[in-house]
Order: sequence, then C-alpha cells, then structure tokens
Amino acid sequence: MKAVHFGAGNIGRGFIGELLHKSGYDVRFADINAEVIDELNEKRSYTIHYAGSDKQVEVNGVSGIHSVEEAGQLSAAIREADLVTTAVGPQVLPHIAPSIAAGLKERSRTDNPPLPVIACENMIGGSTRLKEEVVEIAGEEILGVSCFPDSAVDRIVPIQNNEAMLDVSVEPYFEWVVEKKDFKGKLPDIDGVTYVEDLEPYIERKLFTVNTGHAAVAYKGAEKGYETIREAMDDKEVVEHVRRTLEETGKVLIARYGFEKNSHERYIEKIIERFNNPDLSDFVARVGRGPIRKLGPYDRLVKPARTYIQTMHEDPVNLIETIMSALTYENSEDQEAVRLKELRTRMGTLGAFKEITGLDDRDELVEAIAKKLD
Ligand SMILES: NC(=O)C1=CN([C@@H]2O[C@H](COP(=O)(O)OP(=O)(O)OC[C@H]3O[C@@H](n4cnc5c(N)ncnc54)[C@H](O)[C@@H]3O)[C@@H](O)[C@H]2O)C=CC1
Ligand SMILES: O=P(O)(O)OC[C@H]1O[C@](O)(CO)[C@@H](O)[C@@H]1O
Repeated sequence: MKAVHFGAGNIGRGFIGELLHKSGYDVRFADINAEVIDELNEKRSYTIHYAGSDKQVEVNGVSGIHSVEEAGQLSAAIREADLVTTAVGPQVLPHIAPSIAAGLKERSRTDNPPLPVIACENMIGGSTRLKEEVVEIAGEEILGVSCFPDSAVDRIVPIQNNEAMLDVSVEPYFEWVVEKKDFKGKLPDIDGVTYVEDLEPYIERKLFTVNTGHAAVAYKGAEKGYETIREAMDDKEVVEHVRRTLEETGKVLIARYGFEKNSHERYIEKIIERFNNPDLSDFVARVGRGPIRKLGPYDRLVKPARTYIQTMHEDPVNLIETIMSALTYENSEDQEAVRLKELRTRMGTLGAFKEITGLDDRDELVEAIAKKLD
C-alpha cells in the first residue's frame, strides 16, 4: 500500500509516519524543506525514540518528494496512492491544495478508486477545510475520485534536537480518531486508528482539554517569564491555573456531550501529567506558536469560553485569564505574535481581540474582556 504524507515535520515523521509504516504502507513524504527531503531519500529510514523508555521504532522504506520542485512526481504519487495524509499546520492547507487537486485530476483519468485525504491538524474540520480548497481549484467533480474524512490527532512531539536529522523523540501516548461518514469504499486498515461515527465529541474533548490546557501553560508561563514548559509546570500557580481552566472547559464538554464527570476529571489529570513529562523538553514558544490562530473564534480558547457563557450563564474567569495572557504574548520570532503586538498597539487590547475573533461589543465574551481591561 502506498501513502503520500504532506509535512515531514514532527507529527508527520513522529506520529503519522510511524502508524502508516506499522500498517504496511510505503510512506512518501512531501515537503518544501529540501534538506529533510534529501535526507529521507538518502537514508530511507529513521528512528522514533519513546521519551522516558528504551523503546525505539525503526521506520523504513520511506522516501521524500519536494512538493514544489517535483510537482510532476507528486501528482503521479497521488494518482497511484491508497491514502493521503497531512500534518503541515492549518494555515498551510490552502498552499498544499493545488498539489492535491493536480494529483486528483490525474487520478480521475484512471480507474483507481476514490482516494481518502485525511488532514491531521490541530483544528476542527481540517479535512473539510482542505476539501473546500481543493474543490475551489478542481471543481465538485473531483469528489468523484476522492473523499476528505475529518480526524483528530493527539501526541505531543516537541521541536527535535537529535544527532540524526530525521530521528524523532515522542511521548508514548497517542490517539488518532477518524470520522467514518465521509469515506467512499473500504476504511483504510491503519493500526492505531479509531474510526467513529461522529468526530465532534472527540475533537472538541481533545482540542478543549489538551490544546486549551497546553496553551494555558504556554501563555501563563510566558507572562511569568518562563521559556520552557518544564519551568512553567514547576510553578504551582501555573498548574493550578491550568487545572481551573480545564475545569471550565470540562463543564462545557460534559454539558454538551454528556461525558461522565469522574472519568472526565481523570482525563484532565492524565493530560496535566503528560504536560509534566520530565523526559520531553518543550518550549513555550512552540506550544504558544501562532497566537492569532489560537485566539480564533473556533479555536481552543474563544470557542469554549463563549460556549461556557452560553451554557453556564456566568463568566469563565480562568479561560478569560488565559485569553488575556494570550493577547499580551510576545515573541519577535513568531510572525503572528509580532502581528498581534502591532494590532494591540494600533487598536488597543480589546480592539485587537475583536479584530482577531470578528466579535463585536454585543458579544458577552467581548463584554467580559472589556470589564477585565477597565
Ligand atoms: N507537534 C505536535 O505535538 C502536534 C502537532 N499537531 C498538528 O500537526 C501539524 C504539524 O505540526 P508539527 O509537525 O508540530 O509542525 P512541524 O513544523 O514540525 O511540521 C510541519 C511540516 O510542514 C512542512 N510544510 C510547511 N509548508 C509546507 C508546504 N507548503 N508543503 C509541504 N510541506 C510544508 C514544514 O516544512 C514542516 O516540515 C499542525 O497542524 C499541528 O497543530 C497535532 C498534534 C500534535
Ligand atoms: O500545534 P499547535 O496548534 O500550534 O499547538 C501546539 C499544540 O499541539 C500539541 O503539540 C499537541 O496537540 C500540544 O503540545 C500543543 O497544545
């Protein structure tokens, strides 16, 4: 079986590549990073190290395609593939859509079955978003030869600092949940994937617990001058703030999806433990990257905060505190953090929040943040 995976980065090599290889796929990574692609083509394999244990997994039979310079090869690979996956970042999906559209157009001239394209990004509806971009380019008829099931992925893979360029250190935990309903034909046999009828509870539980919690560590940590997640998690005040924030998102999730209270509390504690993993070295700058995206109306902070207000009829004080820390996050090497600072200087903190979220003064979260800024 053949898979094309867009994004030979941390999640690409350290998670999706591992599971696809284990399931018998030959994985071709498509990326714009020529150094990584050349190394993949030379070495044809890499090692995954499980943080905190001696376990190592060899991923072999892999290769790379430069997604811009080798566009013809990439189209041919998509034409013949059994599966396409992505882990490039939500903002990059529109940039890879033309390559996928071109490959699918070639495929439409063959008898090959419809190709599943699964986006593995930290966002709600990632594959659906990619589908919209592809359809915009190639037209609705392209859905005759493809399908775009949504998915949720969970594994913490920090920025890597290994001797061998392709090796990846990962946390042992992982979860990859894929929605069944959009598949055309047989579900791909991927070891470790859970197929579900309705992804919404899974993706919201993951995004509004793992990612909300991690964002709270990063932004609170940055506010207190910490550079690493370790330093932030060693500060009891930060950990307490994170726990209270997750209690708020927990109330929303329980009310919305009927999760059992005790088991959700255990899920929260398990996740706080994962942030505390002494064997993973992670930076506030990675976990807090892209603050404008993370402050988006459907992302890990604003969506649960607004739902909390609508459901509980009170302000989520800890989520609001995290939003305030995110709004004042600074990092001169992060383009979104730089833009956020410009917006704040130009429009004030509330103006920047409204600009980023598209919310206006009538919104109760905007009102709550205005009160906080008074
Ligand atoms: N690192 C983590 O712990 C987790 C990350 N994710 C999600 O996975 C996605 C990827 O994250 P990471 O692997 O951490 O990032 P990363 O930065 O390590 O990898 C992204 C890769 O995409 C490549 N890329 C960028 N533009 C491209 C283009 N136009 N065409 C092809 N490749 C392109 C980059 O060169 C890079 O190799 C994000 O959506 C992230 O939210 C989800 C769960 C965990
Ligand atoms: O990848 P994003 O959306 O920028 O956010 C980083 C998040 O992704 C993770 O790496 C894994 O979900 C978390 O560590 C962190 O919450």
